[in-house]
Amino acid sequence: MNLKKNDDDKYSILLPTYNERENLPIIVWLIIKYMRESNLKFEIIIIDDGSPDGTLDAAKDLQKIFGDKTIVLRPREKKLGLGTAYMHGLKHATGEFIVIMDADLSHHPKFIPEFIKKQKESDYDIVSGTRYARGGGVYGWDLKRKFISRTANYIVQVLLRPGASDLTGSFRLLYKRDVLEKLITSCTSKGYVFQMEMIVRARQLSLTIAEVPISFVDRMYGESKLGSNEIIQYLKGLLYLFATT
Ligand SMILES: Nc1nc2c(ncn2[C@@H]2O[C@H](COP(=O)(O)OP(=O)(O)O[C@H]3O[C@H](CO)[C@@H](O)[C@H](O)[C@@H]3O)[C@@H](O)[C@H]2O)c(=O)[nH]1
Ligand SMILES: [Mg+2]
Repeated sequence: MNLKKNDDDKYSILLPTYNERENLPIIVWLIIKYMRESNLKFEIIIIDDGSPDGTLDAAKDLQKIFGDKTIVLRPREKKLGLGTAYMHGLKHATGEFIVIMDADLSHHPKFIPEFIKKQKESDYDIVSGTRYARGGGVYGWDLKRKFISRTANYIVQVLLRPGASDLTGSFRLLYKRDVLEKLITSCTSKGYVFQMEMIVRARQLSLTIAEVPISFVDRMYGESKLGSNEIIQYLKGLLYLFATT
């Protein structure tokens, strides 16, 4: 996909990592391939939270190969949660647009140029990847995980009507920078529920949201960090969201 007409904009791609040593070089390589093929200006900001598996060393090697303009490292000393990792990355982002994605290859970088094309169609504030619209899908999750994701999504759809079909994370969002800054100040979640809160708050702020169908493929290397503690935080976050909406 060639997007030459729009190549004045710069895209900051935020990659939060915790124990993603095997995945990081592959995802970074793929992002660079798809962004370069589409003639897009970009930087990749890696926010590693003191991963014990040496993810930061892998990130440093990538920075040596691709340079510190393309690979920006903003590590933190310990695991402080996915939501605050995005906020931390945003503080250092220099692009006009921000892309948020998982680093474990569940989100394929080939969709980024599609998001960008969609954004340009009608100058949308946000473009969200969706697994739950025609053309999207989830691959590799067991029934339990699919059920949890679908149910959480359904409950929020019915109660809050946020105007997007995929809320339970797995988002890949493209935000205008100023919009994201405004949005983030109205979000309080620290963990995984952060992504859902952002869409709900975006609706309250009357921001425009477009969707692009994506396929989510479960990771091959490493483990999900969505453990029982994160799920409890998620549920608490949901209750808070209902109470404050
Ligand atoms: N820096 C940092 N990164 C983190 C942390 N926790 C998770 N990550 C990173 O965040 C990304 C997503 O984490 P996963 O552990 O792979 O999440 P998942 O189980 O696949 O969950 C998926 O579905 C959730 C909701 O259903 C989504 O919220 C999530 O983004 C993801 O798409 C990965 O790149 C992971 O390394 C953290 O505390 N700190
Ligand atoms: Mg994952």
